[in-house]
Amino acid sequence: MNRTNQLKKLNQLLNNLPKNIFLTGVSTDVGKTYVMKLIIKEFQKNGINVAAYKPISSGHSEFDNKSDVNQILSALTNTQHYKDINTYTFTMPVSPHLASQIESNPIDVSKIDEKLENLNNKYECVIIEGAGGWKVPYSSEGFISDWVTKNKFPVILVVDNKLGCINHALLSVESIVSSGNCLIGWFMNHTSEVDEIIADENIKFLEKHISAKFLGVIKFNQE
Ligand SMILES: Nc1ncnc2c1ncn2[C@@H]1O[C@H](COP(=O)(O)OP(=O)(O)OP(=O)(O)O)[C@@H](O)[C@H]1O
Ligand SMILES: C[C@H](N)[C@H](N)CCCCCC(=O)O
Ligand SMILES: [Mg+2]
Repeated sequence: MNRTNQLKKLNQLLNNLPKNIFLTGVSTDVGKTYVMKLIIKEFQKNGINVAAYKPISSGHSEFDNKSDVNQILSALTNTQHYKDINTYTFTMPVSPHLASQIESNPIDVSKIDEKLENLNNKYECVIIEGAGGWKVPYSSEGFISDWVTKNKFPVILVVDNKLGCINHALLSVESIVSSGNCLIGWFMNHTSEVDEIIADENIKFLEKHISAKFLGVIKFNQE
């Protein structure tokens, strides 16, 4: 892939930095946490007092180094601890609504809001990672996307460059935008080595069909 890293495009945000940025993906395992770490590092390099928030995490315990929260902590230079970054941790690797049910720990959105408010009082910008894709439930009726819409958080979408990504990306964009959310832009991430011709065509096609800004390519194993 001969496209250069365009993470620097994020710098355009710095003049008009949102208080919160919600990072979503076209599905689970598409590299939201991976990309989030790169964004955090870029913001820190630019002197932004940035915090992270992963309100709902499923699939890891607090003591697992591979958990999203511990991964994110490893990129941060601030003084955040696990419990500042996370409100609900479920060990079951399933949808939050189910994990919460199985582990008898119902999700109370006001607790999520409370922690975010603390972060907003202390930091210039909070990058929030969702769980899975855009429309993931945290209870039998509540969706994380509705929480984002209610709070008017600007959104960044991560797409994993693989077969199926065109459909997943366009459906995600349609849903994000049609519920009135501001889509700042999207990244094309590479969770594996892929055929360059196909990968480039996916990017070209999506650039043409997504009106939000293309924020850049994240290569496989990009540091
Ligand atoms: N650009 C990349 N290069 C190498 N590995 C990557 C890249 N992006 C993601 N990965 C790997 O792919 C896996 C899934 O990525 P990640 O955990 O960031 O996904 P996610 O979208 O945050 O998933 P979840 O929905 O569980 O939060 C991880 O093992 C991660 O290290
Ligand atoms: C366990 C996984 N890695 C994520 N934390 C949760 C993904 C939820 C996906 C729900 C769904 O869309 O079916
Ligand atoms: Mg993640």
